[in-house]
Amino acid sequence: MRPAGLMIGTAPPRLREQTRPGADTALRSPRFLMRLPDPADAADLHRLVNDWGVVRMLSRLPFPYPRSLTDDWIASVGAQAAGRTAWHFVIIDTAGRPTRPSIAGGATRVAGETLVGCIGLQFDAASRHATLGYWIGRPFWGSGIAAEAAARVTQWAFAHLEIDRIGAAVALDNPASAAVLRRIGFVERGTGTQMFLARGGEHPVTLFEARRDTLPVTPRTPHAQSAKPSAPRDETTGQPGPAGKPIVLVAAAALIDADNRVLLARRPEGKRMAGLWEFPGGKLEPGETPEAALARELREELGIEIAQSCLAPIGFASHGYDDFHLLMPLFICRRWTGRLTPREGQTLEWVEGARLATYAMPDADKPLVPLLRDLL
Ligand SMILES: Nc1nc2c([nH]c(=O)n2[C@H]2C[C@H](O)[C@@H](COP(=O)(O)OP(=O)(O)OP(=O)(O)O)O2)c(=O)[nH]1
Repeated sequence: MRPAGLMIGTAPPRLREQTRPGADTALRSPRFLMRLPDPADAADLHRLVNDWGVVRMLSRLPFPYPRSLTDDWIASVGAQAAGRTAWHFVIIDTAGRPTRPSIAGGATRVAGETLVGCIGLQFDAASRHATLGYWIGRPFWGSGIAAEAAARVTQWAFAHLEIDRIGAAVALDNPASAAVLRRIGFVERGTGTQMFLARGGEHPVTLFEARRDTLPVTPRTPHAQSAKPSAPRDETTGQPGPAGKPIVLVAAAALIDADNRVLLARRPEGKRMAGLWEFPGGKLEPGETPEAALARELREELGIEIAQSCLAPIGFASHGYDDFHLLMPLFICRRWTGRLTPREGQTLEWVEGARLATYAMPDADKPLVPLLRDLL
């Protein structure tokens, strides 16, 4: 008989859906709130966008821009977000006010809040690609709004959408926008042409692209801010690694449930490699064994207790990242107590062995996937 409180490979159902982006997504940056537009935004939106200086840089908008198109556009964005094909946000300067919980999903603005522009992301799940676009109203040019908003949306997208790249196209005569993209970690990938409706034809554009490893890491969540230092710690081995890189020891667990599925955790926004799926675990503290480190990490990250005797080593990763060399034993574990709880803002998902290869994982983990698939 199973002792009370002992859970063998069980987990709350539908873990992943808890953080799935949809029509209620709203994002906060230090100065701005980005949320789906509301009909009450229409007058401000129309006034700001119906400006030759703005429209001439946007590919699909006519000039003059009729008010009716603004209303149609606002009416359409909710369905696109719910269908996960695009998120279009208005950028609201909240004058330092904290986000009100009710604002997600379209609350109207309060006095002192100013609509300053728009930012949007088209998402193509099949090609694992997204496209970024934005505009800022003329009265607000030159105050760093686009960089702050675009950096936030880009970070969010890599952490929450199944994408490997985000592209952006900037008209050749729009150096300010190109500078914004370079500043936040986009790199130039060439040139092309694009239709600019308001200008009545094709015009040259510079093509930009961001990948996870081109972006700076900006801690976001309270968990990420209080997380252990991201610089690798020498004390894990006391030895310099290859090419002077420290060797970092990390212990990781393949937790297996009663249906023979393995638990993957999605690295949360604000961490390096955000959005990639990994095995729960973490760095060894000085003097710790891998088993003890794993027991501690699983308690801290997932709220579960494991007995070290229930850990069986099944393989290891040895991988050179740019700034450290990772050495990571992987232990299989089928028994734990307590209820799995994502305590660090991570998304959790139970994955069948045959589907593991469809999850984007850190480079170090890739050799472990066939190993685990064959074992399950
Ligand atoms: N737990 C875990 N970490 C992994 C895996 N694959 C992989 O490259 N890593 C890397 C990511 C981190 O750089 C490091 C684990 O560090 P950590 O869990 O203690 O700390 P962290 O996420 O805050 O990472 P970091 O930002 O400090 O580098 O190992 C994996 O499957 N599981």
